[in-house]
Amino acid sequence: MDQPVLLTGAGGRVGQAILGHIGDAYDWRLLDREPLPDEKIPDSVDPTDVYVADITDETAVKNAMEGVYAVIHLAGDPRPEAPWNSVLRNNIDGTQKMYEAAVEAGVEKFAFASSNHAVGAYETEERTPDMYRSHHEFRLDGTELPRPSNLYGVSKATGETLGRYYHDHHDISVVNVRIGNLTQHHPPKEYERGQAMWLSYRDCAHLFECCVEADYDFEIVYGISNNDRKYYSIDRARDVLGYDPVDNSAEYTFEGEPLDEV
Ligand SMILES: NC(=O)C1=CN([C@@H]2O[C@H](COP(=O)(O)OP(=O)(O)OC[C@H]3O[C@@H](n4cnc5c(N)ncnc54)[C@H](O)[C@@H]3O)[C@@H](O)[C@H]2O)C=CC1
Ligand SMILES: O=C1O[C@H](COP(=O)(O)O)[C@@H](O)[C@H](O)[C@H]1O
Repeated sequence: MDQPVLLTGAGGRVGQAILGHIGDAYDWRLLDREPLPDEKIPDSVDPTDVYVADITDETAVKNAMEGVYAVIHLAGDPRPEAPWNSVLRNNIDGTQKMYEAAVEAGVEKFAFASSNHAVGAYETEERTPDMYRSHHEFRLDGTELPRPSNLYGVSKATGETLGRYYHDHHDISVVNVRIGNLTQHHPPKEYERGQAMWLSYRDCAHLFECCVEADYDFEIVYGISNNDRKYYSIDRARDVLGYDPVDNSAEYTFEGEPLDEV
C-alpha cells in the first residue's frame, strides 16, 4: 500500500513492540506527545513523518491524518488505576478527536487499543483463580457486554463504543483489540492472570499488522498469545484477521524462564 499508516503512542511499549518487528513494513507516520528519541524511530521513517502532538489537539491530529490509509491508535493513559480526569481527557476525548479526524480524512481502517480491563469484572471471586488455569473452559469471545474493572476500563469500553458509532455512521472499518498483558522476552513472572493473557512483542506486532491488512467491518478481538492458560478466545482474531500467534506462556516456568533452557 502506498498511503501511510498513522501510529499514535508510538514511543510507548505497544508502539515500540510494533515498530521493533514491523518497522519497515509500512510508510509510517508516528505521533506521540513526547518527543521520540532516534532509537525509537525506524531508519526508514522520515523526520517529517514524526509528529510531537497531543491527540486532544484537533488541528495537530487533522494534520497528522492527511492522506492516511489506516490508524493504529494506542496513545492514552494505560494505567489501570488512572483517575477519571486523565482517562476522560486522554482516552475518551482524545479517541473521539482521532475518529473525527479519521473520518474527515477518509481513513479506511482504525485499530483501537482496548484492554482486558474493559471486561475485568467477569473475573469474579467464584471464577478466580481457576479461570486462569489451562484446564478451565471459561472463555470471553468479544460478544459479551463490557464489565470494566475500573474507570480506565470504562474509558476503554467507551473507546470501543466510539468505534461502533463511527463505523455505523461513517463506514470506517474498526477493530477493537482488547490487549492482554504485553511483556518483552518472557510472560509476566509469578502472575497467573498475566500469564493467561500474555501478549508477546512479536505476536503483538503481527496482530496489529493483521489489523492493517485484513478486511473487516466492526470487530472486537482479544490480543493475547497462543497461551495454554487462557480465558479469552482468539478464534475471532484468527478467523477474521488471520492472526496466527507463535508464543505461549506455557513454554516458560512460572518464574519466567524458558523451559528449553531450564
Ligand atoms: N501494555 C499493555 O499491556 C496494554 C496496553 N493497552 C493499551 O495500549 C495502549 C498503549 O499502551 P502502552 O504502550 O503500554 O502505554 P505507554 O504509556 O507505554 O505508551 C503510551 C504512549 O502514548 C503517549 N500518550 C499518552 N497520552 C497521549 C496524548 N494525550 N497524546 C499523545 N500521546 C499520548 C505517551 O507519551 C506514550 O508514549 C494504551 O492505550 C493502553 O491502554 C491495553 C492493554 C494492555
Ligand atoms: O490495560 C492494561 O492491562 C495490562 C494488564 O493489566 P494488569 O492489571 O494485569 O497489570 C497493564 O499491565 C497495562 O498497563 C494496562 O494498560
